[in-house]
Amino acid sequence: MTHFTSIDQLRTACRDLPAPDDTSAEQARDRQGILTKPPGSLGKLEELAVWLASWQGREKPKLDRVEVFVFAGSHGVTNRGVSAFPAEVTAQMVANFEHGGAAINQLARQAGANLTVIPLDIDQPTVDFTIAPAMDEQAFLDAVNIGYEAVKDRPDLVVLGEMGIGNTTVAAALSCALLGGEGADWVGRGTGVDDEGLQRKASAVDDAKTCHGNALSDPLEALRRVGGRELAAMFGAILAARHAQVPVLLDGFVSTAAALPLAKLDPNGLAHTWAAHVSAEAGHRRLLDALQMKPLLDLGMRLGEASGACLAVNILRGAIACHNGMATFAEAGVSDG
Ligand SMILES: O=C(O)c1ccc[n+]([C@@H]2O[C@H](COP(=O)([O-])O)[C@@H](O)[C@H]2O)c1
Ligand SMILES: Cc1cc2nc[nH]c2cc1C
Repeated sequence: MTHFTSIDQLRTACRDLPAPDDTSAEQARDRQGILTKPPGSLGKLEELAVWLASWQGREKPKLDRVEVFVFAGSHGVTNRGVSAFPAEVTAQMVANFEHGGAAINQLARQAGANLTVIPLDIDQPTVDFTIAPAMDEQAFLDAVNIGYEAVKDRPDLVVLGEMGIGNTTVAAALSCALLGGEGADWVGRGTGVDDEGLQRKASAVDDAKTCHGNALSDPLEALRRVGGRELAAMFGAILAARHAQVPVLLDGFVSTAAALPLAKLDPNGLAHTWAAHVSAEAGHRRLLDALQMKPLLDLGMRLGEASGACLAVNILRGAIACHNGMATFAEAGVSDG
C-alpha cells in the first residue's frame, strides 16, 4: 500500500486527469438516435448509456463486473455525542456485513455486484478534529492508498459506500470547510440524533473550522484534518477509478463529501462519477447542488453502506439493456419519421 508516499505526490496525481473517450461517447449517442424509439424518449437512461460508454471506451457498455466497496472507519469526534448510536456499532456492523446480514449484502446481491468490505483501523479512532487534525500525514496516505489499491483490473463500474458512526458530522465538517457556511447549514440528524445532538454536531463543525482555520482552504489538507479514514479511502478509490477510466456511483452524503476534494482540485474531477441518490441527510441536497450533480433516486434513504448506490446499479442495467439490445429503425423495419 505505498502508491502515494507524500501528499505532494498525491496532489500531482489529482492534476491532468484523463478525459472521457469522446469517440465512444459519439458512437453511443449516434446509436441512441437510431434505436426504435422517439429521440430522447428514454430520458436519463440515454444519458447514462452514453456516460458509461464514454468512460468504458466502448460504444456498447457492459456491467459484467460491478465492484462495491464499503470502507469503514472510526471517529474521535464521536466523544462529543454527535451520533444516536455508540461508536462500537461500526465494528459490530462490519461483522454483520461479513455475515451477510446488512442491507448492503442484500442489495449488492440483488444488483449482481461483488461486495468488498474494507475496515480501516476501526479499533483506532481518528483524533477528534475539533482539537487537532484527524489524521497525521501517514495515516491519511495509508487510507488513501488502501482505497486507491482497491480498484484493480479495470472493473466495469465502481460503487462506493461507507460505515462509520459519527461520519455525517465528518461529512458536514468537510463540506463546510470547502464550501463555506456554518455548521448548522451542513449538519442533519444522521442516524437519528435529537435536537441537542443536532446542536452538538453544528458546534463540532464550527469548532473544527476555528481550530484549523486557513489550513482548510486546501482540499487535501481539509480531507486529512476534518475527514476520516473511510472518506480518505473513498477519495483514493475515486481517484484510482478516474485514472483507470472507470465510472463510479456515489452513495449518500458521506461518499459525496469524500468526492468533494477532487471537484475542488479540478472542476471536471468528478465527471466519471454519478450521484446515485439524494439521501435524507439535510446536507446532501445542498452538497449535490453545489456540485451541480443530479441524483438518480430520491427515496428518503439515509443508511449509507452504498445502499442507495447499489439500487441505482439496476437503473444502469436498464439503460444498457436498452442501449445494447434494442433494434435500430432499419433493423426492425420501423419508419423513423
Ligand atoms: O451517507 C448518508 O447520506 C448517511 C446519512 C445518514 C447516516 N449514514 C450512516 O450512518 C452513520 C453515520 O451517522 P451518524 O449519525 O453516526 O453520523 C454511518 O455509518 C453512515 O453510513 C449515512
Ligand atoms: C445499525 C446501523 C447500521 C448502519 N449502516 C450504516 N450506518 C449505520 C448505522 C447504524 C446505527
